[in-house]
Amino acid sequence: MMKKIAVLTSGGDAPAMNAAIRAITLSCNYHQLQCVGFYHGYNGLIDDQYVEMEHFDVNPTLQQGGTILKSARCQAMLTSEGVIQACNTLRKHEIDALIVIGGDGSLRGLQAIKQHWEKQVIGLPGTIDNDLSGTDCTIGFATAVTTATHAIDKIRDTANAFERIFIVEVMGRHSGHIAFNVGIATGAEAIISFENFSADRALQKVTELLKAIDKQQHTHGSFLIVLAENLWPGGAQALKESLTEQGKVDSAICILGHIQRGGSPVPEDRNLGTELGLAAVDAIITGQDNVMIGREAGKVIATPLEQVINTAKPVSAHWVNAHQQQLTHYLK
Ligand SMILES: Nc1ncnc2c1ncn2[C@@H]1O[C@H](COP(=O)(O)OP(=O)(O)OP(=O)(O)O)[C@@H](O)[C@H]1O
Ligand SMILES: O=P(O)(O)OC[C@H]1O[C@](O)(CO)[C@@H](O)[C@@H]1O
Repeated sequence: MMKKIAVLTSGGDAPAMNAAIRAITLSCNYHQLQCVGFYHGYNGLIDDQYVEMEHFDVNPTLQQGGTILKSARCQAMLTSEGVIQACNTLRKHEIDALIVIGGDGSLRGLQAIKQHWEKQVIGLPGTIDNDLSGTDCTIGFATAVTTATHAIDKIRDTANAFERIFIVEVMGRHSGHIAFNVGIATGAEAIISFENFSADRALQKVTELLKAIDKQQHTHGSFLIVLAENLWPGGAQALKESLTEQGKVDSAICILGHIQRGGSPVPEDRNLGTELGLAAVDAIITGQDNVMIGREAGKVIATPLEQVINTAKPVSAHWVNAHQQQLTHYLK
């Protein structure tokens, strides 16, 4: 009998989730597998919100941000009743394999399903945060970095014109991949992220910043601080106030927020989403189970979900140093 594959997107939406959905749909069609989608992350499994993917014209979705299956966070999945309900829906529709595209939380959800459901589960890394091991880049990360870089380039123009100090807060939840990649790409004078900051050193950091700002203002005008979200005690506003109180230095704040999640995916993300979507269907056909499909050093690889979830992917020390060196050279 024809295999029936289900797909859903969960957690923060990420540009090119659609590319992965499209590849999965087209590959199922090619291999004569039935493909269905569940809406709104795990809520769709719990509430049985279901669609036959053949009803979608997936082709035009390649260049669209967001996700045609919608995404959400789902509290009910954190209870065993919720997980069992989700599994009952999979049984009701006689699903043979489930593909979940999302971040680490979503993959934890998939693992929870695996404990109560005997069929195949495959994860795909879909999050702007790039905080998943088992892949060099997650689907959506390159677009978020591009979007934030373009936004900060614009901030730089006005900052230069007014010789202003800007604090720009970027997303990343609890990881600094966006902060470092965007900060280095825009030549930010300071990057403050999880990898080079701890709350008990906040005062010291303010002193360092004031010294650097002082030097910088003798050369040319602007000074950009890229700040990772969820990091500075009291957030960007508290940092701004400390700079004023301790150095009489005025600064402007820009929180880039959700614009980093939207927009048309860059080609790199479209191609990653497509490659991993195709590989997910191949993995099902070849009998793989309980793995996440990612790409490392140009090769598609499968890593056990357990390992992905329990292995951190910090920003490399080399990359953190690159910023430090750039700064030291600049401020000499
Ligand atoms: N331990 C868990 N057990 C079962 N389900 C979980 C678990 N953790 C998370 N989930 C499910 O996955 C959903 C998404 O998780 P989360 O909000 O952490 O986002 P994510 O997938 O990590 O993506 P992103 O970080 O990009 O937003 C949760 O709302 C919940 O439904
Ligand atoms: O859109 P929400 O639910 O506020 O979530 C925001 C979080 O989601 C992400 O955009 C993706 O994980 C994080 O960078 C951010 O911390």
